[in-house]
Formats: sequence, structure tokens, C-alpha cells
Amino acid sequence: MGMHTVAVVGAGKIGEVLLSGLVKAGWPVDRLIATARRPERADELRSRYGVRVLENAEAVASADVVAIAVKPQDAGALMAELGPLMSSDKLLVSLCAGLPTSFFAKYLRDEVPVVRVMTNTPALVDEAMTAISAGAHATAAHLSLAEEMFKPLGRTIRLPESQQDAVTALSGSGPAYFYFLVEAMTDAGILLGLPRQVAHDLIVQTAIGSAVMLRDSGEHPVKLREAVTSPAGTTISAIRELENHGVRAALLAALEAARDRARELAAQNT
Ligand SMILES: NC(=O)C1=CN([C@@H]2O[C@H](COP(=O)(O)OP(=O)(O)OC[C@H]3O[C@@H](n4cnc5c(N)ncnc54)[C@H](O)[C@@H]3O)[C@@H](O)[C@H]2O)C=CC1
Ligand SMILES: O=C(O)[C@@H]1CCC=N1
Repeated sequence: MGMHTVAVVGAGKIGEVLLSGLVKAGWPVDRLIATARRPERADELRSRYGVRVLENAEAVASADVVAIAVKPQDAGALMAELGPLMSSDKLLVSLCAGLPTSFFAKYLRDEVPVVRVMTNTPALVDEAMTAISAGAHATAAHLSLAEEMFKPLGRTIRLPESQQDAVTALSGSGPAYFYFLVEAMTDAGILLGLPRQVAHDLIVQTAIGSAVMLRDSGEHPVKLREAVTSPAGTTISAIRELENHGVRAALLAALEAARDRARELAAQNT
């Protein structure tokens, strides 16, 4: 690991998640480069991780893996600057939601390999879900290299690029839905008269316990839910309200909206 030099271009929230994961996994810091727009941000990244923070062009020149972690809306301007500096011996890894690898290819000379990934913020606790797709010119070796970068951050999966917008709606944005649920359920605890901290602790531990059971028991979620749901008991009363309020339909619509937004981000960049 770490025979490659990785430049994280646009080290904001998700770029920092990647940097910190690589540092924690023992990737040599002299093989990690970040770029940032603001000098204060550059100093912050230097002092937090001991990595080099360079100008974009220098970073690309010094790296053989260039990870693009700017917002999709900023990717066009960035690629106009960096595209001509990329050669076919460098790998471009896009972390951007929505943008297809063909978007990047437009700015690249022929044969520059592109890999598209969608990760998520639980990478900060080594529990990321990262989906990796090959774009044009990306070989098995390039996919392995992308896996090498993201495996220390959690789980990885290889998927066809056509599924990446759906992945973004599920696991990319997914942590936000769970945080939203925790927030709403904590409010419910307040309604029922519990102190906020107590309500928060009860719900967070319940979320962790439920997540570990989902992962480790191999049981279908319906089965796990049935085991909680006693005849004429409390749980079914709550489930009836969730169904009455269309929570299942809301989730179907919400994730579809996220997928559609990913498509819009791509359309705005073509
Ligand atoms: N936040 C998340 O959970 C996830 C974000 N993503 C993707 O990651 C990308 C970044 O998202 P965030 O980290 O949330 O946004 P962010 O705004 O925190 O980070 C983007 C960074 O890029 C910098 N930047 C913009 N243009 C630049 C340029 N020309 N040169 C150097 N730096 C430049 C900005 O200053 C900023 O620090 C997006 O494309 C998003 O779709 C993907 C998965 C999850
Ligand atoms: O909200 C967003 O657009 C990014 C992509 C997935 C998670 N955050």
C-alpha cells in the first residue's frame, strides 16, 4: 500500500474524510497531497495530517492518483485547469455525485483512466460504504488501486457505473436519513417527557444495536421487526402510525428525488 502518491483535489468535507482515512490506515504521509482554496484551510490540513498542501497544478504533477473532491458544480472549471495536465499513467478518481466518467473524459486526453466512486461520511469511523465503478480506460488494476484507497475506510463494492446515481441516493446520502430519524425520534422522547440527553442516548444505542443485528444476524429486516412486534402490543401501534403517515412512501419518494438530483447535477455540467 502507498506505493502511489494520491492528490486529494478540493479537500473539503469528503476530501478530508479520505485523507484522514488514508493517514489512519498508514498510507505514508509523504505520498499524500491535498489542495485547498483558502490558505487557512491549507494550514489546517497540514497541521492535522502532516500532508503537503500544494497548488492544484503542482499536486497533479506530483501525484499518480488524482482524487477529485470538489462539488459537482465546481468540477467543470477545475477540469478545464487540470485536464491538460493529466497523462495516461495517472488515474483520475472522481468522488463527485452525479457526474459520469464521460464528463471527466471530455477534459482528458485519450486513454487517461477514470474511476468513479461514491463513499460516505461514516468513513470517519472506518464504516464507510464505497461503491467503485470503472470508466473508460480503467483496468482491473485501476479498480484494485481504488479499492486499496477506500478499503481502509470501510466496505467497498464494485458496481456498473449506471448504478452510481442510485448508490448516491442510498448510501452516499444515506447517513443523513439516519441522522434525521435519530433527531426526530429524540424529539418524540421529549414529547413523552424524557430529558433530551436520555432520549438521545436511548435512540443512538438502539440504532447501533439494530444496525449490528442487521449486519451480523443475516436475518431479513422483516423478521427482525416481527421479533419486536408483540401481538396487541406497543410496537404495532407505532407501526400503524408510520404506515398511516406514509413513511414508506415518503422514503421511496425521497430516495427517488435524491437520484433525480444526481442526474440534474450531471445535466447542469454538460
Ligand atoms: N459530503 C458527503 O457526504 C459526500 C460528498 N460527496 C461528493 O464530494 C464532493 C465534495 O462534497 P463536500 O466535501 O461535501 O463539499 P465541500 O464544499 O466541503 O468540499 C469541496 C471543497 O472543494 C474546494 N474547491 C472547490 N473548487 C476548488 C478548486 N478549483 N481548487 C481547489 N479546491 C477547490 C472547496 O474550497 C471545498 O473545500 C461533491 O462532489 C459531493 O458530491 C460524495 C459522497 C459523500
Ligand atoms: O448531498 C450531496 O450531494 C452529497 C453526495 C452524497 C452525499 N452528499
